[in-house]
Amino acid sequence: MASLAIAVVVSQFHASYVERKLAVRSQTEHYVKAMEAHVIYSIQSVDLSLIGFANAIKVLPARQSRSPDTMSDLLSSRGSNFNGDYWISFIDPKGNAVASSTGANILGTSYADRDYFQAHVNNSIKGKLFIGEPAMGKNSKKRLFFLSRRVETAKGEFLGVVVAPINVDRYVKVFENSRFTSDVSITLVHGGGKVIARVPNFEQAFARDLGPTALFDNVRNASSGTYKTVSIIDGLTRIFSYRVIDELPLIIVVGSNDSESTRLLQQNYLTAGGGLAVLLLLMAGAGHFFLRTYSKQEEREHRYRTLYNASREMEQQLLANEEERKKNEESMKLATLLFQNSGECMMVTDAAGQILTVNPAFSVLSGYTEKELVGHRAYELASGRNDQEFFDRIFECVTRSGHWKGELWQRSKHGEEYLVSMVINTVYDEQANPFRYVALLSDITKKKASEELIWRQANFDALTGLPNRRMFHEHLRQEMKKTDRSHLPMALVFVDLDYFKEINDTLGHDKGDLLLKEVAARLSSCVRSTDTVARLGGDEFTVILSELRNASDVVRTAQEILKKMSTPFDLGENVAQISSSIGITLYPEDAADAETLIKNADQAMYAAKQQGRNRFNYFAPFMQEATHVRMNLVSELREAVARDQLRILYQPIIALASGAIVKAEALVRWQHPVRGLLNPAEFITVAESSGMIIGIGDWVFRQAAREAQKLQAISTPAFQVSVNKSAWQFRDDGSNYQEWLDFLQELQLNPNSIIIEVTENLLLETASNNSDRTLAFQHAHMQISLDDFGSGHCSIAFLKRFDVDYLKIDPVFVSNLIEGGDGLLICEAIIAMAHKLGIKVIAEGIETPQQLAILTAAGCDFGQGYLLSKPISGEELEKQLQKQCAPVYK
Ligand SMILES: Nc1nc2c(ncn2[C@@H]2O[C@H](COP(=O)(O)OP(=O)(O)OP(=O)(O)O)[C@@H](O)[C@H]2O)c(=O)[nH]1
Repeated sequence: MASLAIAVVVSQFHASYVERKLAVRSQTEHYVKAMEAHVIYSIQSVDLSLIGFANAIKVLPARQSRSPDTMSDLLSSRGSNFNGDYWISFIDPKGNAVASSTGANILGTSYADRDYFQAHVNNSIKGKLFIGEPAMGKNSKKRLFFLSRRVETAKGEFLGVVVAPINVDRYVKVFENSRFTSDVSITLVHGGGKVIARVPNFEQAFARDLGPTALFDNVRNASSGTYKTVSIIDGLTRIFSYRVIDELPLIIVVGSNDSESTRLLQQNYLTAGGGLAVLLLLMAGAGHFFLRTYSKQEEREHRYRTLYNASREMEQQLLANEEERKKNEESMKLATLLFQNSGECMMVTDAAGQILTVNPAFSVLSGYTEKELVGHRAYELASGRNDQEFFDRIFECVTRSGHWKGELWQRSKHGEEYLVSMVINTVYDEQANPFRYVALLSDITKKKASEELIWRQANFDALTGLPNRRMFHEHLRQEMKKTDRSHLPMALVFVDLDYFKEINDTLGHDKGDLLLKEVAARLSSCVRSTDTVARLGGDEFTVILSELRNASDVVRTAQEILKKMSTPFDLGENVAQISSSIGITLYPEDAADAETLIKNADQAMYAAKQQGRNRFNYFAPFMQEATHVRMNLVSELREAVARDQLRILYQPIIALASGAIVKAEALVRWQHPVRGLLNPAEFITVAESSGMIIGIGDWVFRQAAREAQKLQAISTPAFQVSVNKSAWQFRDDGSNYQEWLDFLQELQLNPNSIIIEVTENLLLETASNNSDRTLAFQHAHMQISLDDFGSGHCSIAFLKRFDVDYLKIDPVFVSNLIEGGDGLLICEAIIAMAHKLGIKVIAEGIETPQQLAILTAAGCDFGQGYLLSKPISGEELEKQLQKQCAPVYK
């Protein structure tokens, strides 16, 4: 090992003075590069802010852009992003200060004399970044230098200048911390000659003009280099390395005391030439700039050996690289081809972020030719949507890992903003310093827009723009968590419009849509902005009232919703009147989980409907029981239909004059396996609310029609069977009605064989809603009988309008039939009126011979009741008709 060390040392002792000088130069050059990277990065960060503000001011309306208040708000809005190292001011076209991000009152201070202002007034730098000479701040009294950009309208009209005065102290601190020996000097010089920052002796150096010194003699010849001179600041002789920062009027100069470096070299701690370079490389790689002293012989030997090996390795690598270079030539050609022809956008920058080349795909995307982009900083393409912190993070990530992947907004030459997905990779030089950055970009503006659209469609209701069911569930869970934390209760409110279907039916679906939109707006206006209004579907809405401080707020909101929903809706040519039913449940009082909470609110709403609509109802546990019973009944009824447990009984209707059975009313019964034969009253409501009424009604109709066919065959073709129609069947669109007519035709039955029985109330409701289309259509083919006549408020006009064929006197009047009593008067009046209108009368509920006699005497046409016959099966009725020749009551 010792002999190896000696060999290296001997060989190094041959190094000449020139080589030692080279070593010092190499050391200072490394410094210069490191400082340059720092300066460039800090300037880019500030420039990003300037670009952002210039863009923001540009789009302000003309009058506003000159207002100090607006400018002050705008500038101070991002003030928190600056850490005091710099601030931003806006100067008007005459050179007077308007406002500053620090909030300091600088209004009116003239900066017309500053070099940066002059440069932007004349537009001599075509809107690029201008760095002004260092000077004392007029207001701040700090040592500053200035980054600035021209602000102009889209048409190029000069609006003023945004300037970022940078406190020079920040560079002084960084330079000071970076010195590895006290005699090293680091200086940042403005291109005009003045010193911006220097260590040591900053105070004497600030703004000193180095124009007439050796530095500028060298700068005029080359943008980087090394020279030896006596410093005019501190009188020391140093070897200086300098570098003019690309595209910026800034020069970094690092001076190293020649005698100190020579001393170090002569102590054999360092080797000259390649050896020193390798050592520096190793140290720089480890993040050290210190030249350390190795006191122990073994440690020194070990170090030499490492150096020797590293040098050998490097040499071998260079040789290998040469071969490799040739081999790679082909693939380089291929890479160039790919770069030029790839559909993917590519950009290559140098280590300072200055664009070196872009491929044609990138030119297409950005609108800039390669020529226009080369020399510019990549970040200048940013649209201003991403803030400075975002770019700081990119820089940090790339510096740390050499890699960054993400999305950012850029602005094209034509001013359009586009979103790119970008991957940045670093290419390192042999010394492991960043050499190039390669960015791959693809335009994802459309993809993002369609992703956003898909997200909106998945989470929001297209008609009203409110959160949909899915989003509502999400909100509900979040609000429940909030309640758990704050212990302030939350209310879930279900709102369902009453008879909304009729709006669709009468005014059309479009008007229905319009009304739903208006409902959404009205609901939102009833609640705080922190509450959630959602549309679950159809005419069903929910409101989440969160963090309630006062229980009465819920009642107040519910009342307001009821009021707003029952206020007429202006739908263009129509005005619609509607109401709503509301169910309310509280968390955590009523339930511990979202599903139960939703169920509760739904039950409370259902109860409000049951109680007559246009009201609100709080959830109460008994509702759960009622719902449970109802749900059971629904599933039993479903089973009953499937298992054929429904029956039809027929109650004969007698012609009072002849005593003959001429008609029969079809009455549905449920042969319940446990509870026996059930009347419609026990299951029709459930059939209606579950929608089963449509299927059951259809089944009853078909059975009745078949029976009518048989009965007509036995008696006469004039025999009629009547069927009851529920209001719900009318609220259906009537589409199955045509199927009924077809069915009658199939059976070769005249439509007149069937009488449709409707209640007086149904007729009134239908009339008031102008939806008599279905009824009229049906009536055009079948006869209509008005059930329970006298119990409602039907007028003669309605009877005429609907062309009713039969009136059925309400059994209440029949049961009150006593000679000379009111019941008789009413029955006589009904019969007389009906006959005048050409309507036949059927008396229902005849239970005594007396009633029968009075009605017959009063001229009533037909009778029905237990006295005449209870409801009987189809077969029994058929038998009775076969015996028809004999009247049943005589
Ligand atoms: N115009 C319009 N109608 C819709 C929309 N979605 C559902 N509907 C209709 O809204 C109606 C909702 O009716 P329901 O709530 O069942 O009944 P309702 O008439 O409001 O009666 P109640 O709720 O019992 O008072 C149905 O007729 C649906 O066809 C929509 O987006 N636009």
